[in-house]
Amino acid sequence: MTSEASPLLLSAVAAAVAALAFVFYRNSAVGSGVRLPKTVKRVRGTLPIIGALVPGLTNYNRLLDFLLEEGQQHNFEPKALIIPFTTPLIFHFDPASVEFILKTEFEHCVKGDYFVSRMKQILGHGIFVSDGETWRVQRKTASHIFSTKKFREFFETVFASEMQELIARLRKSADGTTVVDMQDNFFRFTLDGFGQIGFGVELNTMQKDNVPFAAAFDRAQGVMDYRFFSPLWWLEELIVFPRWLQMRRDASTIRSFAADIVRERKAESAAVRDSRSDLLTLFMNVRDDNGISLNDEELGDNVLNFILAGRDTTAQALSWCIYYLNKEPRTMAKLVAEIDETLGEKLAPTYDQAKSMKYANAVFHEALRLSPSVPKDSKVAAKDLVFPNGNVVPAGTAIAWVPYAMARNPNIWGSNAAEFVPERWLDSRLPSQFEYPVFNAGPRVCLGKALAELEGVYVLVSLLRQFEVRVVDLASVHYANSLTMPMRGGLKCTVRERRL
Ligand code: HEM
Repeated sequence: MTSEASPLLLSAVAAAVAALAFVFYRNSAVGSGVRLPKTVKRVRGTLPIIGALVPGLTNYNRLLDFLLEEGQQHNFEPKALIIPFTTPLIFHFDPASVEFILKTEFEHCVKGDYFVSRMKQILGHGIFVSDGETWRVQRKTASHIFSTKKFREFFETVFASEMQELIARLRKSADGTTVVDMQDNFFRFTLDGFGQIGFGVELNTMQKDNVPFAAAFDRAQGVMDYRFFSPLWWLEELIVFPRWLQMRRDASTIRSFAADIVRERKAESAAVRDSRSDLLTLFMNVRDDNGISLNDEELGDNVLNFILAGRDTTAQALSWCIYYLNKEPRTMAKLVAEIDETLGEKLAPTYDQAKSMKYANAVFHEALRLSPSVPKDSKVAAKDLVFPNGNVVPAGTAIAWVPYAMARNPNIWGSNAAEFVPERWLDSRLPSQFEYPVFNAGPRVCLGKALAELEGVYVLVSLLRQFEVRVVDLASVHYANSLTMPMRGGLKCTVRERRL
């Protein structure tokens, strides 16, 4: 070979490799593992080799609206998001696909290593990350705490005393001009409340300025969410070293918080321990077939999974309720009228009143519909699946559904789908679990749904009975990307005591 020929030959080889790569990855992205059939529509801007890297990453901060727009483009048909070196995701927006994933093919749509690898640093092998027998045992164990008798007890003790704390905290700033972060206040309420319900501990975050656990938990959830979209996330985290370091520090803060709860419980005398009947006690009493109980780390996993379930979702739902009620003053006036009429002279509802207040319950569900606490969710196909719309989805593909976009799908909710209309919940026909998968659906439907409804309505009603809550700048409210749906930068409000 002459030295003059080399550049030509190299160019020819490079061109041939590029052409082959183009042909091979025409409908896919390099390193995405599974090859999806051409019939599954791709998000706009998908290219050979790099797939949807550009639209995926440039829209990451507005991911939910990006997915909504993709859904709207073809009457809410599924769309694939294929990013190099990560599991391809197909997003679904219709009830039939949701039913197929969460019920019909429940055994073949799993969390698998897809979830474990991205979340075990924080959530270990707890209920949100497990499948099969491990999941079944955890669900059965925890289910004992979600009974009507227990709820009445929580309502009269935990919620009532936590509400007093919240009111006392708000009174300090109730001049109508001081700005308070209502999302932060709701987070404190649900964390303290769940600390007592779940683990019998008084966390008292309502009385503290900073809550390092909460800050670390919020950041860690953002990182775990990003891991589902980033190409080679583990490599990226090593390269972006400060992020990796921060996540390590946060993981340590979070895991120590859970370990302390477990350690303190184990240090109690047997008599005190036996008198308890909370979630931690239930998990401490579990034995496997060989009579072995959960170790401290596994107990810590459970603590953290249940804090994620019990704290974030309900606090975010309450924050979005306040946002939408401010956006639609007509609905605020209607709710306050129902509250005043039902409560009479009293300041808080009874258990039966909270359950029977139709408009308050409708407001809670309507806010959750438009801003679902889990706005997108996914599983992995454990085998090749044929979806109701005929799409063949190969094993290993991540299959997602998007409650945020489904709420805006007029095929489900009619022409006013995108508007905040609590009245739609007063109709006799309520949506199915699959049309409104805000609490998940099928065998893994949310265990805490009834508790969350009760807590949400109780807080909303008790709060608006005593305070006028005004959002300072509605236009600046936006969701942050996370596993759940927090507001970026919180919910800045002013509060003023009502004259009763
Ligand atoms: C507005 C409030 C709430 C919403 C919107 C909500 C929504 C959800 C969703 C979407 C899931 C499925 C998550 C997944 O596996 O990917 C779920 C699961 C779960 N939720 Fe809730 N949740 C709420 C409140 C609560 C509360 C207060 C608890 C009480 C601790 C709770 C306990 C659970 C548990 C234990 C699971 C796991 C169920 C399983 O995998 O079998 N949730 N929830």
